[in-house]
Amino acid sequence: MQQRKITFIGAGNMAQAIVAGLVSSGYPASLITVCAPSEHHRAALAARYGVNHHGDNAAGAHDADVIVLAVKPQLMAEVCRQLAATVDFSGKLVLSIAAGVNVSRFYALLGENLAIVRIMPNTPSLVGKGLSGLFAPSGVSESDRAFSADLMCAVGKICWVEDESGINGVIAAAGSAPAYFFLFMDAMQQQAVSMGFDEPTARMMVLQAASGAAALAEANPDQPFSVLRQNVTSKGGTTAAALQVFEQQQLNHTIAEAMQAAVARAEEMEKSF
Ligand SMILES: NC(=O)C1=CN([C@@H]2O[C@H](COP(=O)(O)OP(=O)(O)OC[C@H]3O[C@@H](n4cnc5c(N)ncnc54)[C@H](OP(=O)(O)O)[C@@H]3O)[C@@H](O)[C@H]2O)C=CC1
Ligand SMILES: O=C(O)[C@@H]1CCC=N1
Repeated sequence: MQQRKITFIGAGNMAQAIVAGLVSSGYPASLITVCAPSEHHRAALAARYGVNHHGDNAAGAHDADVIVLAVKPQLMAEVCRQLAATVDFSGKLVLSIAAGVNVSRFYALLGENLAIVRIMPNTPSLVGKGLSGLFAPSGVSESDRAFSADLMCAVGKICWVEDESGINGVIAAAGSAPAYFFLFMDAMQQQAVSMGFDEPTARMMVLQAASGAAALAEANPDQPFSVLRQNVTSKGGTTAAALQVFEQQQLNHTIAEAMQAAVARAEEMEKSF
């Protein structure tokens, strides 16, 4: 991939996940800078991955080719205004990973000619298993699109969305989704402990079942999830008894409502931030 100087504004969970994935995929750490107010956070990240760090966003972004905006959505406007006061964005590519801040907002904050790509990643990027959705408005160059795609391919898989609203669908299906699985796994672990297992054994069982199920699905790309589920379900057996409870409790309906709530919240944030 092209090697450009990248500055992350924000050094939290998601920035760390991308930095870690990038560095372990061989991207030169010397080309990466992270900026955040807390010296403790950014210095820890710098020490761990060998990247540069800065407490002053504008100084850190000044000579970057690519600026990754990785602060919380509610801080984005203030951070952008401060950057715009001193940093010349012409010739720079801006990547925003924030939920609920749309491209038109960035044009208003940083200028209409901005080269910007919105990216919706998720935290498994930390271990190279991320999923990122990307949206580029018309006018973004092929070279900038390719760089954005290569960057996120270094930490997982990607998909492009044609319309910006597709980013909110990516949030519901992938960005927020690791939390849904952790919720499920946590509940299963708690129940296994209630059934008499110690916590490490309960965690191992649940984790191995989850990662094993994911690996099985990956190894059988032509088999729908529903068929893989049927393969576990003996007629009149234990799995059928468990699945019947999920069905009675309308788990599918709950999942649909939860994903719709994630989209609705993203849309609400677009109006607020
Ligand atoms: N977490 C996730 O799973 C995902 C998050 N996102 C998006 O990523 C973005 C960041 O989320 P996440 O990493 O979870 O958040 P965190 O709270 O973990 O990190 C936020 C970072 O922003 C830094 N920060 C705060 N104020 C400033 C400032 N004025 N200038 C520079 N940096 C600042 C914080 O600094 P300090 O370290 O000093 O506190 C911290 O490092 C959000 O917009 C979110 O929507 C997108 C997809 C998935
Ligand atoms: O919860 C959030 O708003 C962010 C976006 C997707 C995952 N975390």
